Amino acid sequence: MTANAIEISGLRKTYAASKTQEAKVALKGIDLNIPQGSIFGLLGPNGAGKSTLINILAGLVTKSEGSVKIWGFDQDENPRQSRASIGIMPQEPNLDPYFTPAGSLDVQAGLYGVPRMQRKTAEILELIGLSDKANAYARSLSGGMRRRLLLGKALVHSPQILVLDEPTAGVDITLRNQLWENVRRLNDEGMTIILTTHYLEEAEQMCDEIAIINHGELIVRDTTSNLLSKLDSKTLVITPAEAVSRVVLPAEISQQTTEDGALRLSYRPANISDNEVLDHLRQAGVVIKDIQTDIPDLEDVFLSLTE
Ligand SMILES: Nc1ncnc2c1ncn2[C@@H]1O[C@H](COP(=O)(O)OP(=O)(O)OP(=O)(O)O)[C@@H](O)[C@H]1O
Repeated sequence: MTANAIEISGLRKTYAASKTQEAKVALKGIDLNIPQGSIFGLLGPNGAGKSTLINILAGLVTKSEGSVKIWGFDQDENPRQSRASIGIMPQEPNLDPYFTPAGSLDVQAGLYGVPRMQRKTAEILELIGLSDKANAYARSLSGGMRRRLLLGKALVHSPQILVLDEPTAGVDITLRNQLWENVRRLNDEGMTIILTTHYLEEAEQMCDEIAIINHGELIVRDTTSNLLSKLDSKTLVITPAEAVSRVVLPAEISQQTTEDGALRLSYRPANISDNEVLDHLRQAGVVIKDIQTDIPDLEDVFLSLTE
């Protein structure tokens, strides 16, 4: 059995009421284990509770109930070791504009008590492609460079677990690819990666396993491939040889005509086979010129579970 990088049980968080806001239950009892060595996606609609969960892991938000173990260390019993095991790349750049990249990494390493001899400033600058900017002020860095520096800061204490909170929001395609290359490299070297993203295509490509949170509850947790196969729905896109309007088909096949005259036929493969669908179509007198299959992606799974 694989050991777990993170073990969360019965995790609840209620934000206290303020003058302007009622108390808010952000996490309603989450049980979640994240295996060592995985690239794990934490997904959910806006306000689902992802940031709250990540901030609890980071030690930035205090949980209300439950237990959190990071690399085997209970957050309450061994706060230092649990904090040392995890590095967080936050959503918002929190860089001091008066520090250079090398300086920022050094200060961060100091905060984590990494002895000077063991600091890997040059190695990290190389990894994040900022060696030539080592001594430039952070305020002179581009948005993309600042993001990379945030990744670097998360790595100074050589954590076993790296958490990336929306790492590619508003980031161009080149930088995104570079970031994913870095993440894959770190994962190949054994680092466990946890990420939140709004780009479901990205999660589908990157993550071995995925958990979806909605309204503070864990609604599903599975391997990406199992999640994709669970959605029992398929769509055939048929281009007819001659234009057709509505075709008479059994009720279990839903149909839609697209602007360019193609027929989109959706059905549950468990109820009816592809061949049967095509037979019905031929019986209705449709001559088929071209067929394409539209297989569900993570976005479909996500929408079916959260809407
Ligand atoms: N400091 C806070 N005080 C009060 N309520 C908060 C606080 N932080 C978050 N919340 C509320 O808790 C709920 C969960 O928020 P959270 O930021 O964890 O969601 P999220 O899944 O990260 O959303 P997003 O994808 O938009 O970042 C929301 O209803 C939010 O308004």
